Amino acid sequence: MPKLSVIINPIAGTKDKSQIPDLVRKTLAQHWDVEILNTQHRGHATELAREAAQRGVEAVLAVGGDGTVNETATGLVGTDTALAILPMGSGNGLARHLQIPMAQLAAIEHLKTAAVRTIDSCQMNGQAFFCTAGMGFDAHIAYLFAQQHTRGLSTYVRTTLNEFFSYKPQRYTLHFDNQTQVREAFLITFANANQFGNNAFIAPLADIQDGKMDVCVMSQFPLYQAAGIGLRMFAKNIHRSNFMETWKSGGVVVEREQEGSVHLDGEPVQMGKTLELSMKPQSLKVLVSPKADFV
Ligand SMILES: Nc1ncnc2c1ncn2[C@@H]1O[C@H](COP(=O)(O)OP(=O)(O)OP(=O)(O)O)[C@@H](O)[C@H]1O
Repeated sequence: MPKLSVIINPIAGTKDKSQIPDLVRKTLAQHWDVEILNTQHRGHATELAREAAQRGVEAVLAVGGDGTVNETATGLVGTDTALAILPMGSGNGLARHLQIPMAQLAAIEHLKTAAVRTIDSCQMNGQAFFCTAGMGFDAHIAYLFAQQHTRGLSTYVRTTLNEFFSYKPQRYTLHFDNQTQVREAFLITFANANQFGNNAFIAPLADIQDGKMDVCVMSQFPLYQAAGIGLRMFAKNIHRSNFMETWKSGGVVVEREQEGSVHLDGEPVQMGKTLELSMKPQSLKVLVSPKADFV
């Protein structure tokens, strides 16, 4: 029987996880030889996933949000061990892109019949991301969100609304594919997957298997346009907005005026003024439904 390492981040999301080990073992008893591992600290999921891959474990199930998925996948890039996801975060962007069920039991049950596919991964200054990374307003929010005592969607929405009014766009110089673009941007997103999470599609045309990232530059917009921009993201047509420009590229160098926050899969990280974005095409195996029709 193939082996499945389950890596649980006990602090991710807002839902109770105490029943998960029993539920996974019981549901998958006929299909997977299950071991349960709990993270003890930030970055631990990468160590646990890397060790599991070295032991030849067939798949690792990340239980948590996009941060846990990022850390787990970082340990699996370039190995034969596949990433599976039990989404327990507030956004679950990569899981949604990969059409993994959001309901707990359904996400576990689908591992009975899941198929292995291979997706791209990306890096910013050598640190891996799999869904989206970026700078500007969303990175600023990710930084502030990490300082909050409460998590979940309502905290995220409250933080976003509070900050919108005072945020000042920065000037960025982007070098890619023999061109240079200079923009005053509200945010810049580098999208491997098509969404931030919560079905907010920042890059509706992103293809996670094409060896390219979508470079999405959103300019500052007046307040009365905010609802329209939000609706466009949920309607998958933000790329047609006058406030958005999108390119596809295999690698970008960004120069910005100030060092500070960026985000990698929603996790805030502090970086310098120069940011190098690169791709590792077809570098991560994932377990998804055989019927999944993501691109
Ligand atoms: N045992 C632990 N104690 C404290 N922090 C941990 C532990 N294990 C992992 N972490 C950290 O928890 C952070 C949050 O994880 P994750 O992103 O999965 O959950 P979330 O923030 O609730 O979900 P979302 O990203 O969807 O909002 C990650 O940065 C990870 O490094």
